[in-house]
Parts: sequence; C-alpha cells; structure tokens
Amino acid sequence: MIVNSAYTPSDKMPERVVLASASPRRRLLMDSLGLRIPVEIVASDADETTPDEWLPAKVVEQLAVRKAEAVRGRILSEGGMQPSAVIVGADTIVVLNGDKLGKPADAEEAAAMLNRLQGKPHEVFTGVALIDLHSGRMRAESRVTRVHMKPLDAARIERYIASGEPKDKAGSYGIQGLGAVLVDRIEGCYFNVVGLPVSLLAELLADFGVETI
Ligand SMILES: Cc1cn([C@H]2C[C@H](O)[C@@H](COP(=O)(O)OP(=O)(O)OP(=O)(O)O)O2)c(=O)[nH]c1=O
Repeated sequence: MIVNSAYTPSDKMPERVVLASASPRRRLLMDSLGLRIPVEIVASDADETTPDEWLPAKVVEQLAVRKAEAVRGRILSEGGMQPSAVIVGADTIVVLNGDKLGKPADAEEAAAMLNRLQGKPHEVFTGVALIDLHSGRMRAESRVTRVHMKPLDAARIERYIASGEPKDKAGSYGIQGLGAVLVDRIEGCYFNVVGLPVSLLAELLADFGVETI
C-alpha cells in the first residue's frame, strides 16, 4: 500500500473520474460501476520500466501511481480552472515463480510465455492508484489472484497466438476472451486478472468521495 498522508480526505464529491488508461477492458470495468459522475479517459505515457529487485506488488502499485501522476501533470499543465477530479491509474503483471511477465513483444515471446505458464499455477497482480487532481492526495493498493492454467500443447498455443488475443495482454492471455478455456480455475478476484479489481476500486473511490452503491 502507498499513501501520502499529508492530505486529509475531502468530504466533497469530485466532479469527474479520469481513467488514466488506454485499455478498453479497464474502461468497460470502470463503466460497470455505474458512477453518477462522468468518466473521462486520458491515456498516460508513463515510463513502465522498474528495477528488477522490486517485488510484484511494488511494481504494480508504483506503475499505477506513475500512470495517474503523468495524467495529473498533463491536466494541470493545461492551466485554467480545471473541474475537480479523481484520477485512476492501474497496472497488471503476471508472475511465475517470482519472474515478472508483462506484455509480449512479439508472437515468439508470447509462445515462450504460454509455454512456461501452461499446466501450472501463477499469480496476477494488479495495482490501482487514485490521486486527487487539486490536492495531490494519493492512495495505491494491489491485489493478487492465483490462476491455474491447463496443460497446453504447442499446436494449441500456436492457434491461440494466431487469434491475436495475446498481443496486448500481460502474460500473453486474456481470461475474459478465448483465454477463458485455457484456464482451469482461479483463486481470488476475477476482475483483478482482467486488469481492474472492481471491488477494491469501489472502496478506494469511496475514500475519495465517489460512492458507487
Ligand atoms: C492476465 C490478463 C491481462 N490482461 C490485460 C490487462 C491490461 O490491459 C494488460 C496489462 O498491461 P498494462 O500495462 O497493465 O495496461 P495497458 O498497457 O493495457 O493499459 P494502460 O497502461 O493504458 O492502462 O493485460 C487482460 O486483459 N486479461 C488477462 O487475463
């Protein structure tokens, strides 16, 4: 957990939520909360490199903070009277035996990742960071879900890669798509695997004055 506690929570509801993400899945999950204030999308261009020695929870929390901070900086640099906002950043990685797997660079890397993941359990970590636009108050937390993947032969992995689904996904699979049939079972939050732990996000939003239900 990362908190900058120099700021006290405001009891005023922000006028909007800004999702610092280009991921269509995160947009859908955010929409599923049915917030009564507008949700805007501003993709972040934050650097996603981290020191090798960082533990997975630290990686996803810090990257979520970086994404949200980059978008906050961009909005504030526009100047003028910006409506109040809470900015949400998120980051997801897959971890196998301590090795962190991000998005594959190409089909070859996707095949190598799926070859390693098949037939075994691994962890999916997602970090979520919220920053208040004007005060800079920030909180970040992460969740982990254990995913047990079925044994897969090389031909099946090749067919899955040909579907195009692995391309932009951490660990080279998407549990919400065709990847659902590659997974035997999970322990923990499903939405955390897709890229946004919705229940945790609702708790954090409430702490920033944004109620869901
Ligand atoms: C494991 C898994 C990952 N993913 C996705 C979620 C994330 O979009 C992606 C991990 O990459 P991220 O770097 O977390 O996010 P992103 O680059 O897609 O989007 P942004 O930084 O703009 O928010 O992998 C799935 O969609 N399904 C899955 O089952």
